[in-house]
Amino acid sequence: AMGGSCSILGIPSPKGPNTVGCTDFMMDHTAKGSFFRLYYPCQETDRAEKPNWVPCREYFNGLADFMKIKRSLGERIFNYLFGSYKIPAYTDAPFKSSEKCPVVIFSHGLGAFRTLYSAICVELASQGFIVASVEHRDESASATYYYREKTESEKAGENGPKSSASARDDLVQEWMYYRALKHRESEFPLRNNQVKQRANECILALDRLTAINAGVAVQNVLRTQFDWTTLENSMDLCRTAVVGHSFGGATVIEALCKEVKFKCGVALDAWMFPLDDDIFPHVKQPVFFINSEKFQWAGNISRMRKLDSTVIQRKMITIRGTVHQSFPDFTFLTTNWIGKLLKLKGEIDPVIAMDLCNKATLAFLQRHLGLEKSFNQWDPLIDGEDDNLIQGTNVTVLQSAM
Ligand SMILES: CCN(CC)CCN(C[C@]12C[C@](c3ccc(C(F)(F)F)cc3)(C1)C2)C(=O)Cn1c(SCc2ccc(F)cc2)nc(=O)c2c1C=CC2
Repeated sequence: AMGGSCSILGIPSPKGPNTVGCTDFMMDHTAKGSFFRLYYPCQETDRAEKPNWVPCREYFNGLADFMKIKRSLGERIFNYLFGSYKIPAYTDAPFKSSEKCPVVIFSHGLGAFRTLYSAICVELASQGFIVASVEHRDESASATYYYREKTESEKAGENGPKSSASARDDLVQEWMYYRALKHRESEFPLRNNQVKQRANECILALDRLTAINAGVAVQNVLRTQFDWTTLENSMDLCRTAVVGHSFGGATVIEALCKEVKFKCGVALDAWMFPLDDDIFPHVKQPVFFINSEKFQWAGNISRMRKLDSTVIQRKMITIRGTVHQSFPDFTFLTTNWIGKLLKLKGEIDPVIAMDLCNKATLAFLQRHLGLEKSFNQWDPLIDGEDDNLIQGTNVTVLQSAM
């Protein structure tokens, strides 16, 4: 639409043939457990609700912490700006797929959380994937929650903290907020430990899905109306990939290195800083780097180049006119001038940018998961063959930095 002033704000509806359901899973209840939002192909439904984009106000508090603004102010601003948006999927809708679904584990960026990349996750689910968007407990998320058992006195005392209605009544909800780097704290050790924990959490989520697929009785700590037994034998766990944005892109590389069940990875505007140099030779799977035009710099690109290989497919494209925030959902949720001011939008129409990113991702996943779909129609995008794409990078990487 011209000027975008008449474009309706909101997360774009998925383009694939499947209606998308979405539900939450946590097991076990501790901070060491697995917590993810599941997006999946579902039965046509008109009864189910669409979930709020931001599940509860503690996430706005965490976002305020991340943005270094006062919580009282941040919560009001974010609630005003984003409080009414819905995810284009149906809460707890019954799972339905005529064939086994390939699986994607998604890892969010620094200061984000499990629901902020729904344009990507919902699109993949509408194309037949089961997507688990993990919520990391490494203190890199704006906010996340888990539970602890009630103490005897809490059980006894009526005035103890009421356990939230969303979980077992012997549990009390605990919130973990974004941990900013302390003054004079060296960043690498923190980020390196976090990226290892993040990779383990992606692997744990895959393990949980493996158990669910095998029909092992799993206790979801969260009280949802979703019947997890309907997912028995629904997943093709030989066709599993890991996808992530920024810090989540580094998590993709770390997870591929640790878990060969991940057959390939797609790193969206990866931030390579947290990774050890010595892991690059140990990554044996294909990797696809999809970069924004504005975020990347020579040092970051040269670390991606360390993964270049003649025998294993490593691809890189850059989407013209995009910024770092062109990948999370924010890019759809502000008018042009706020979006450009806050660097949430680039020059390119966010819908076009996301469409290119999703199609290139689907083509790469078909190629390396051996899918029998028609995503290969978008193979040219993998090699940057589009007016809005650059093959490789726009960043000048000095030969010496290679
Ligand atoms: C000042 C804070 N300072 C913290 C270190 C830098 C903050 N920052 C730039 C920001 C995120 C920005 C943002 C968000 C959200 C609104 C809103 F208004 F729309 F809510 C506005 C403005 C502020 C653009 C980044 O960290 C960029 N970034 C990100 S942003 C991922 C994210 C986070 C929160 C979201 F809601 C959505 C997406 N993920 C990464 O993995 C990495 C980096 C950098 C290196 C590794």
